[in-house]
Amino acid sequence: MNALDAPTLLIANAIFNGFASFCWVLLAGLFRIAPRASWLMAGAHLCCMAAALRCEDCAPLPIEGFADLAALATVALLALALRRMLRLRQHWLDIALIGGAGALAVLWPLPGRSAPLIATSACMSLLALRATRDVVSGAGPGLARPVTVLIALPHLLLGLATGARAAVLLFAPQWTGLFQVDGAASGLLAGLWLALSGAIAISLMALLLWRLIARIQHLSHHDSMTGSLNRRAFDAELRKLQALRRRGHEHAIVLIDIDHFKRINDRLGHAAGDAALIHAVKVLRGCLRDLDLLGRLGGEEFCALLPHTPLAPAAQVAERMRAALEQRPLAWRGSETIALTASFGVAPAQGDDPLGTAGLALADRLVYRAKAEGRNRVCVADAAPVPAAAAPSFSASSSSARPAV
Ligand SMILES: Nc1nc2c(ncn2[C@@H]2O[C@H](COP(=O)(O)OP(=O)(O)OP(=O)(O)O)[C@@H](O)[C@H]2O)c(=O)[nH]1
Repeated sequence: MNALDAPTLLIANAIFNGFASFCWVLLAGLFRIAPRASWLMAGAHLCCMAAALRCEDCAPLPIEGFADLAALATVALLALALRRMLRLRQHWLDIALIGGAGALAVLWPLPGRSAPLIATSACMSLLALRATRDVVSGAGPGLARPVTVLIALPHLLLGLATGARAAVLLFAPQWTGLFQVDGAASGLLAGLWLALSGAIAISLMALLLWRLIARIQHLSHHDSMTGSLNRRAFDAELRKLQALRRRGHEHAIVLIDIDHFKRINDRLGHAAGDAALIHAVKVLRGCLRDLDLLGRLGGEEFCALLPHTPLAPAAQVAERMRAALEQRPLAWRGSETIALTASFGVAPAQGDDPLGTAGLALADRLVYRAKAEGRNRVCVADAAPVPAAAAPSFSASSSSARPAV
């Protein structure tokens, strides 16, 4: 048996796809990683394995055109899995219609020996090209360009190869030796099929890996309940802004503490408290620019970092947040309304404060003052920077706080 003859390549393809299917089953069933997409991928590789076992030496064919049907199912399942992995909202209807049309051509054969083959090849080409378009248009800015190319390229090649196969069968049937020899696959087709299934398997694994890494990174930087930055990520961002300050970039710190939050927990339960925190973050986030950062410092205390923002505009942003929170109570379980207000402390970035702790301490004192003055208000520091050493006590601070705006 020649190592590069069609039956050998088809057996290699079947073994590879069987193994790939097993790996996706493990991911879906055991590790619950992207389960729906993984099940679809397991199915796609299984169909690919069935298509590869078409060679008469390997297994008897259950129905005429079984291999083409299995190959078509492979590409349709791949396209569906890809949409799931890319989290595209597009429906599966177009894939079902194209796949169904191809399957019909096999099960209810068109006249002519090669007509079903042409139809299934054309449908596979269409599905693979749509998958390529899905990758290019649906990847979005979140997907790194090399990853996009890595995923799109094998699908594009599959679309072109199956399209070329349909065209050759249609316009130059005398060339069918390129794809078929005496009704069995040629070495070229078998080799191409093996290379493409390998490339597609690698590209989808790469996509899954990339998504996992992105998810882990997100989880390590964000508070899992509210989606705002967690304390560690917030501190890192604050340090970065403090470093930029030395190069002349101003930023402001707005510390936010929800008022009487304990009462919500006590009156309506912890779940209501959690919902109130999620709602508050949504409202606060809506008042900020894309480049502003919102972090959860702990419990019901949040902090907004406003890059390139002097104190006066920062005070206006804080007032906007305060008013938005007051005006948008949370509807809770139909009958209840949870009114939310917060106290705000607005401080400029401090000099000689690489960690940003002096700025935070000043904002914290301003929040205490807002609480002491009756809550649901904004207290703003004096524009004059406060020396870090002067920070600890509110009364000793050189920054006078005042209700703002
Ligand atoms: N539901 C819920 N409650 C939390 C969470 N984190 C902290 N809390 C509660 O938040 C409450 C904070 O209470 P306090 O520090 O007394 O503050 P407060 O009731 O908002 O009062 P003031 O800040 O003085 O207006 C505590 O009861 C905490 O248990 C959380 O993630 N979910």
